[in-house]
Amino acid sequence: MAAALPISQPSIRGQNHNRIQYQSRRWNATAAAVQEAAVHDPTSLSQEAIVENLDPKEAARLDKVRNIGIAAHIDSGKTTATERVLFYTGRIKDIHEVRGRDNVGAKMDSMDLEREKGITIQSAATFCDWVKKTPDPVTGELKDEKYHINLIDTPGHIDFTIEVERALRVLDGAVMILCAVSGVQSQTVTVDRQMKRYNVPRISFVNKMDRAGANPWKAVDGISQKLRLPAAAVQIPIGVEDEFKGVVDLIRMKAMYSEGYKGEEIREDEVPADLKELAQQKRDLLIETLADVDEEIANVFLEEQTPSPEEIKAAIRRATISLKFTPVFMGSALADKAVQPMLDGVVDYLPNPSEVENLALDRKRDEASVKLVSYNSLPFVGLAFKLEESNFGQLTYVRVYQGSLRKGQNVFNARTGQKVKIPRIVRMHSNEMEEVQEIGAGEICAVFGVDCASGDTFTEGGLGYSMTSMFVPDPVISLSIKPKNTKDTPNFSKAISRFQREDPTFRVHVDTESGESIISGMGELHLDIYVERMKREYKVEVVTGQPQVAYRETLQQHVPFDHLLKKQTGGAGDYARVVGYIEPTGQLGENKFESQIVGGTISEKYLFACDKGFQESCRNGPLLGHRVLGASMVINDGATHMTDSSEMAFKNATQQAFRKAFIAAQPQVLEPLMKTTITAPNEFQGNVVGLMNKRNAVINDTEIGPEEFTLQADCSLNGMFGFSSQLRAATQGKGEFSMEFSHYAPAPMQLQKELIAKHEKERAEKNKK
Ligand SMILES: Nc1nc2c(ncn2[C@@H]2O[C@H](COP(=O)(O)OP(=O)(O)OP(=O)(O)O)[C@@H](O)[C@H]2O)c(=O)[nH]1
Repeated sequence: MAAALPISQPSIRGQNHNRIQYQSRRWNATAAAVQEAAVHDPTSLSQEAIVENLDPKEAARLDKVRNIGIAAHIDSGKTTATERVLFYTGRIKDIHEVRGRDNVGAKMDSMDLEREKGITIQSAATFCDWVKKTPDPVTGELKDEKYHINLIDTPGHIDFTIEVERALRVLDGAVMILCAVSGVQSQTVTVDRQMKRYNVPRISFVNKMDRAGANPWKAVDGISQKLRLPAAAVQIPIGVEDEFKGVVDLIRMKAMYSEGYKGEEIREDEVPADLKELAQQKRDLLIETLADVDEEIANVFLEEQTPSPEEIKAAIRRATISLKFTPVFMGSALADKAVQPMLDGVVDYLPNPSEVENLALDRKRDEASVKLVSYNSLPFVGLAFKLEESNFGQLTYVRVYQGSLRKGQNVFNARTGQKVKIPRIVRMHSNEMEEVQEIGAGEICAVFGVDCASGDTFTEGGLGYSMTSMFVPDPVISLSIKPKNTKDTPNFSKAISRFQREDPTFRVHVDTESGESIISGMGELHLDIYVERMKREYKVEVVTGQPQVAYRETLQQHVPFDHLLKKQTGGAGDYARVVGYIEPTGQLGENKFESQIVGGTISEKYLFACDKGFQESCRNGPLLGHRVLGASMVINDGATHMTDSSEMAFKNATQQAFRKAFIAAQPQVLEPLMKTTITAPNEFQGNVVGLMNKRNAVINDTEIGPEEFTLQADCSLNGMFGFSSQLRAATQGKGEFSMEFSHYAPAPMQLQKELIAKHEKERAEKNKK
C-alpha cells in the first residue's frame, strides 16, 4: 500500500553567477553563457536552447548516456529482462533465472530473501555498455556506436513503492514491462501514475510472448485505453507462444530472429510472406497514431506521403520524450527472444541527460529557479537519492546533475551546510562495485563515507542550490515489536536504526503510554520483510502485535485556553501559565506552533519548551495516541514564577492545555483512504461492485474493455483487510487489485466511537497495573 502524493516537481533556486568560485575547473564560453542566462532569467532559456548550445564535446558525450529504470506490475519479468540486458551487453558471463534450478538467482536480486521469494525488494543499480549498429548518415554503412546505460531494476510490489519513487525521481526514462497474457494489470496503473508524476518518458515492452494465450495487441490497447497514453507497436511477432521466434521491425520492415546459444545473435531477413499484410497494416497504424501526437508526421500524413524510416524514428523520439506517446516492443525475456531490439529502443527513443529538464532552487536568490546543465565543466550539483549500509560502511547513491565528481573532492551538503570530502566513488553492479576516480555530469554513482540523509543535495563551492527530494508516502500500517530475548536488544536497535536510515517509509516510534516500540510501513509485506531481515541479518527473533491501521487525529474548531500548572510539594514547585488558542490549519498536513508573546511574559527558553510540548502532543494524539494532523497552536500570553518555573513545567503545561482544548475542539479520527485499482474479467463486474459497495467504497471510474474491466475506487484501508481472498473468491481467482494511499478522511462516526472507547479501556487497564 503506498501513498500517492502531492506532486513533487523538480524545483530550483537561482544563483548569483558572478560569485561562484570555479576554482581550477575548465570552463568554456558557451557553457558560461548558457548557465549565465539560466541563472539570471531561468525562463529565458528553453531546454532546447540549452541542448542546442551544448558544447559539441559535451553533447557527444551526453548523447551516449541513458539513465533508465525498469518498472512494471509484479512478476512481469523485470528482473528476468534485466538479466538478459546484462548478458547481451557483456556485463555478466551467463544467465541465471529468478528462482532458477541452478540456485544462483538473477544478478539483480542479490539479497537472499529476494532469491528465495523470487521478488525484488530493493531496487538495484547497474550499468552496461550497449553497442548499437547505426547506419552512417552519408554512406549508410553500419557502424558500432557505444552507449553507456545506467539501469535501475525496481520492485513490482506496491509495499516497496519508495524504491520506485526514488528511482523515477533520478532517472531520465523508463522501460515499462507488461505481460503478453495479462496486458495492463492493476499495478501497471500505479506505475503509470508514478511515471506521470515524475514526467518520465517510457518505451513499453510486452514480455512473455512465449506464454500460452500471449496477445500483444491486448497490451497495446490497454496502454491507450486504460492508461490513456497513445501507444502503437513498432514490431509485430513472428509466431506466438511456443512458436515465437522473433519480431518484424515495422520501421525498417525487416524480420529479426533471435538465434545462438541464448539469443545473442540477431539474424535479419525479409519479412515472411504471411506476415507482410499484417506488418503493413500495423505500420500504417503506427504512423496514424504518431500523426495524432506529432505535427511533423501529421503534415506528411495529410499530404498522403509515406514518411521515411528516419522521419518515423524522429517522430517517435519527439513524441516519447514529450510524454505524448509510447512505442511498444515485444519479446520473451525467458526464452531469450527480441530483447536487443528493445535495447536499441532505449537508445533511439529515451532521452539523454541533456534532454531532460532538471531544476534546482537557489537559496541565495530567494529560492529562484535555475536549470541545471549536465556539463562536466560546470560546478558540481548532485542528489543523494538512496542510502544503503554495506560491509564497507554507508553507501550513498548519487545522481550527478551538473559538473563532475572526483575522488577526494570537497562538496557541501545543501541542507546542513557541512563540508564533506568524497573518499571513494564506485559504480554499482547490483551488490558488486567498481571503483572510479571521477564520474561525469548526467551519470549515477555511489559514494562511500558520506554522512547524509536520503534526498540531500550536494554542491560544489559557493553554489546555494538545492533540489527537491522524492515524494515519501506516509506509512499506513503499524505493528508493535520487541525482541524475544532481552539480550538481543542491542542488535535489535542496530537493525531498527539501519532500516530507518535506508528506508524513509519505514518509521519507528515508542508509544509513550505502553512503552512499546511501534514500527510502521507501507503494508503487511513491507513490515514482514523487515521482521524477517532482523532474524536473518541480525539474528534477532522478535514478537510482534497485530497489524494496525495508522489512524490520524484532527480538530475542527477554534478553542481558546488559559491553563495554569501550579504544584507546591515541599521544595521547589512547578509553575507555568500558558494562554492562547488552538485551531485547524485548514489542511490535513503539518502542525504549526506560533508564539505571539509581546513584552517577554514567557522567555524564549520556555517558549521553546512549549513548542516541544506541542510537537510531542501531536505525535501522540489525545483521542487514540495516533499522530495529529492540521493543528495550529498559538501562545499569546502567560506567566512565569521566579523560582518555580522551568522548561519542564512549560512543556507539561502546554501539553495539558493542548489536550483539554483539543477535546473541546470537535476532534475527529481520520482513516487512510486507499486509491484502489481492480481488474477482472467482465463477467465478474457485478460481484466486484458488490464487494466494493459492502465496504462503502466510492467508485470513481470503471473502464470496460473487450474482456476485462478496470475499476478505480477510494476505499478505507480498514475495509480492505482480507480483501485479496474475497476478491479471489468473487472472481474465481481471476481478479487482481493494487492500492496506494490517497488521503486521510474522517472515519465513520460509529468506528470513531468504537476506537476511542477501546483506547480509553486499554488506557484504564494499564493505569490499574
Ligand atoms: N513464460 C515466461 N515467463 C517469464 C518471462 N519473463 C519472466 N518470466 C517468469 O516470470 C516470473 C517473474 O519474473 P521476474 O523477472 O522475477 O519478474 P519481476 O517483474 O522482476 O518480479 P518482481 O520484481 O517481484 O515484481 C519468473 O518465474 C520468471 O521466470 C517470459 O518471457 N516468459
